[in-house]
Amino acid sequence: MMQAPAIQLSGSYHIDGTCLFAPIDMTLPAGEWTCVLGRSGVGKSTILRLIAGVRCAGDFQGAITASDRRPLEGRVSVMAQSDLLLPWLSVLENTVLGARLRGEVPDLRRAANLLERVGLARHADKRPDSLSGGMRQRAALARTLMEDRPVVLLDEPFSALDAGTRADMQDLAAGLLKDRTVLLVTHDPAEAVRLGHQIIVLTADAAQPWTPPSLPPIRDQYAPDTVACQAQLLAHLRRAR
Ligand SMILES: Nc1ncnc2c1ncn2[C@@H]1O[C@H](COP(=O)(O)OP(=O)(O)OP(=O)(O)O)[C@@H](O)[C@H]1O
Repeated sequence: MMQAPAIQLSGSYHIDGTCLFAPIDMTLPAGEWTCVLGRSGVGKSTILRLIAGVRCAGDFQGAITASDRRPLEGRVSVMAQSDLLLPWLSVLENTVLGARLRGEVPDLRRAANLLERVGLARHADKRPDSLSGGMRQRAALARTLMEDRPVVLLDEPFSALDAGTRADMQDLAAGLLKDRTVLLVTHDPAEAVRLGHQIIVLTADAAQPWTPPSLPPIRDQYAPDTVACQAQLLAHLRRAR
């Protein structure tokens, strides 16, 4: 993998003449997980789309830069809540979809190795609709890893999973995405406190850092300072507009 850069975003965003967020500043530290929370509609997915370089409906005034001053194009991959697996392709074919779409010869051995790492080796030939939600998300994670980008943007990828599967997926993703610059959009304070090296609460006029517990992630969900941080963060989110 290429060295993961830090990413700096500063600017404001208007949609149909209305301000979605006033000038904000946020930095995603290199090789670390940043978890972003905030009210529904505040612009979390918009920020993710801006960093991904995807076209947005509104108008962004500002700059998004990488610490190595090189363009972000080709260095970012995205994983969303909906797994976006193509139903007519097998799990293996979905894993190598990016290469196929670019007209490259896919590295099937690497894909098989990644499916092994996400626990889907025995399911490589199955279609997505024969898998559970957790298995589908693991397939989507394998596809994300196949792209091997140093910057990974995760938009609520675990939110539709049952609690046990979600914790398993968090562990798996944290291990497999280690040393990448990760932005995780989540509604779940427990998830943010478990996984975030950095936590940011987004409101209409600020991207406010929220201090996580001092021990590094992945944190023990039931350690007293983790529990206290979750409770304080939830209370803060209920006040934040
Ligand atoms: N294509 C679009 N056309 C018009 N408005 C849009 C479009 N996409 C998003 N918006 C608006 O932009 C605002 C921010 O949306 P965004 O998806 O970034 O919020 P969010 O914080 O991720 O919300 P949620 O937590 O519900 O996913 C919302 O008010 C939404 O209605």
